[in-house]
Amino acid sequence: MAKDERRVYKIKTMNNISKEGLKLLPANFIASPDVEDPDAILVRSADLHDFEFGPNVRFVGRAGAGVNNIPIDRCSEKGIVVTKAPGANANGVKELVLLALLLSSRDVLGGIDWVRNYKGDAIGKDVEAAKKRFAGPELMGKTLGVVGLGATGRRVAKMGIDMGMNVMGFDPFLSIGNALNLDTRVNVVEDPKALFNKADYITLHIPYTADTKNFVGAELLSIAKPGLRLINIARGGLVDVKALKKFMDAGVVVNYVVDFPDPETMRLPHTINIPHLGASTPESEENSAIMVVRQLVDYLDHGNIRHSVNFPDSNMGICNSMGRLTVNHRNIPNMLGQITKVLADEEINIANLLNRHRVDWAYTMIDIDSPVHEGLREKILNIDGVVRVRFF
Ligand SMILES: NC(=O)C1=CN([C@@H]2O[C@H](COP(=O)(O)OP(=O)(O)OC[C@H]3O[C@@H](n4cnc5c(N)ncnc54)[C@H](O)[C@@H]3O)[C@@H](O)[C@H]2O)C=CC1
Ligand SMILES: O=C(O)C(=O)COP(=O)(O)O
Repeated sequence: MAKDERRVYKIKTMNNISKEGLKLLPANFIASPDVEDPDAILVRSADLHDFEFGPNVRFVGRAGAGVNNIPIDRCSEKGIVVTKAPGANANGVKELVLLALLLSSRDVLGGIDWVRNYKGDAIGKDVEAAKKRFAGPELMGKTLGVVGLGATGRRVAKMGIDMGMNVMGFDPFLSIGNALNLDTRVNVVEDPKALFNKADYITLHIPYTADTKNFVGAELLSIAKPGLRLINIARGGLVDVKALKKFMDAGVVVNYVVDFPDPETMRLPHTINIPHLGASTPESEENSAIMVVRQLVDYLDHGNIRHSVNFPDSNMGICNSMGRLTVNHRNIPNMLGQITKVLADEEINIANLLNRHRVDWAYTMIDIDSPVHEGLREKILNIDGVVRVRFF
């Protein structure tokens, strides 16, 4: 049988992937930043847009939530499954949002700076005179607007409720799972303007895509409640910084806390730049790595897809037949007919079959009762729309 799986797999690790995840790799998986010609990639925030994927790469696992650093369309065209670790770092981000809300309210950073630079000899007395400069409002009783009620947003919303805040949320694509887990005290609105109009604090928890670029711009800021504090632990590009500066200068936005510093935000007044620390906790790093390593092993060993962002999630468990073949292909008519015809022509009996699609792409898993040979792979690969064939 022309099996091409269950050999030694080379896993290229980019960024710091937690050892707690890597130690779950079976012995035939070699993980290192330096492997040549990898079978799979584990990545966090490294930018893969200009990365050359070699012919053997079949899987990219993002040990985290945001996938804007990965060229998803290019991966799909090459039959590379891209997965992420939904919710694995959401608590870490939620806790940083709490800190951001507090830092945006109480000028603790300014106060600490003042102490650090103090040159006098009566600090105990002088703090009492200086501290009025660093005073700021409490969170309790204020209105918090949460944009995006996914894994992080819904946790942040609950935290706001627990802090005694009135919480409004906006998410037109809210999943059933997240809706069921959303605190019923969150006032979900259908228009972000309703939220900008009322909120004292707004925090963003949406993915950065072509559709969400500059989500916070002049249109929403022009109806914002004066005194707004804006928190962005999601992605820098969600906020139009030029528009933000205008509304800061006009006194509408009091301050901005962002986890993605760039040259523009570094020059912005009233801005706290955090060096992308949202998921930088041991717990988040471990959860993300463990989740994505499990996906990687299941995909390379069995062809099962979990938490993918380009191909459909598909799970046939462990193969109990003579063999399994998997086909990554376009979601176009008659693919299944053509694939099964190739098998029928070779008198190969199908024991079990799964065919799923997700937007433009589809995945077919077939357990078979007879051996396969290399010629069969070529025949299936020759079907228009097929981008990868694997034998197990
Ligand atoms: N600073 C950091 O270290 C981290 C940042 N992030 C960022 O936060 C984002 C969200 O993370 P999760 O909550 O884990 O993802 P998630 O996928 O669980 O939630 C995203 C939510 O945003 C909603 N959404 C999408 N487009 C929207 C729009 N235009 N308006 C309102 N809602 C919209 C979706 O329906 C979904 O419920 C990630 O994509 C990533 O960019 C996530 C983790 C760590
Ligand atoms: O999960 C995300 O989207 C993050 O931004 C976290 O990124 P990191 O894994 O800390 O490089």
